[in-house]
Amino acid sequence: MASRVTFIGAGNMASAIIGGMIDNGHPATAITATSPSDAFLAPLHERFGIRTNTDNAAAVRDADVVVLAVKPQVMRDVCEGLRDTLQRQRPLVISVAAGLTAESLQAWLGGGLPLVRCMPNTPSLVGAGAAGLYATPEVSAEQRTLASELLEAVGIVEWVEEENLLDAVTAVSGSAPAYFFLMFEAMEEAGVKLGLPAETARRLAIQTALGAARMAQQSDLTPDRLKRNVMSPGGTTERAIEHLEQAGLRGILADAMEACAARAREMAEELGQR
Ligand SMILES: NC(=O)C1=CN([C@@H]2O[C@H](COP(=O)(O)OP(=O)(O)OC[C@H]3O[C@@H](n4cnc5c(N)ncnc54)[C@H](OP(=O)(O)O)[C@@H]3O)[C@@H](O)[C@H]2O)C=CC1
Ligand SMILES: O=C(O)[C@@H]1CCC=N1
Repeated sequence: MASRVTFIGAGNMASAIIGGMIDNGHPATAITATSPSDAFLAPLHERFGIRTNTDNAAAVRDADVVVLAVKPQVMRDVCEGLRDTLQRQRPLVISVAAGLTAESLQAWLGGGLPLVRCMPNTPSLVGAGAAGLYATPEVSAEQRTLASELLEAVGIVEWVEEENLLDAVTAVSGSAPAYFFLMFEAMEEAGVKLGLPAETARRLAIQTALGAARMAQQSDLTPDRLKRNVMSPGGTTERAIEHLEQAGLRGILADAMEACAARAREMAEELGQR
């Protein structure tokens, strides 16, 4: 029988994982999502056929897995509201919140629960997610497998054995879809400046990113080698790459990713156990 999975919070990230799970064959009736507003849940029920509930504690009562998918700022209240039911029920708890440490989450949940911290990303919606996972010592081998299976339904999974590495995962994949969307915007704008219709520039840029990602995934060659294969000596690509390197693209990315990971650490301090 499929695991019964309850999502606390039904926003961008929960919808992305739910959509991917359903596409992958997880029965909609084994998935529940909660939110404070019925008006918000009704379209989700219509779109996916899942069960919905505005009462968090009631929604976790029969769950094998509870996914905490609310904003970090409301996580403490949400956890404290679930504490008694989860302590009785003891399902596998998966938090997708950026920053919040297992120590804080356990403190708010009453301690000792099997807890996986997960940093997923929104491409989960199209089955192309990338998630980093970390398990607390309370998590059994079966529960690790369960967490892997759940997230593998919507993309790839990488386990990290040190919790603080999830901040690096946030920089490399959790937040990273936004970096690529920014690239698409910028490439479309530049394409328009070069005379293309916006729609044409957008379609070409997005398809090129998809093609490059597929090639990099399927090829034995390194990204550097694949890059060099596009760069004919004295040709057009060489000129573009020289420009990107001289303008400091690598440094800009490194700085942005460091800022991202630092913000995750800062959020853990700001919102953590008090
Ligand atoms: N978006 C992303 O790309 C990623 C997000 N994350 C993490 O996922 C989590 C959710 O982010 P995201 O989905 O973007 O945020 P959203 O704001 O889209 O979703 C949060 C949802 O939680 C609901 N909510 C608020 N309070 C409660 C409550 N007390 N009980 C139940 N539900 C509640 C909100 O409802 P309402 O709007 O009515 O308040 C909303 O539907 C965050 O912790 C974030 O760090 C992780 C990786 C990637
Ligand atoms: O921006 C955020 O805080 C969340 C976490 C990773 C992606 N979105």
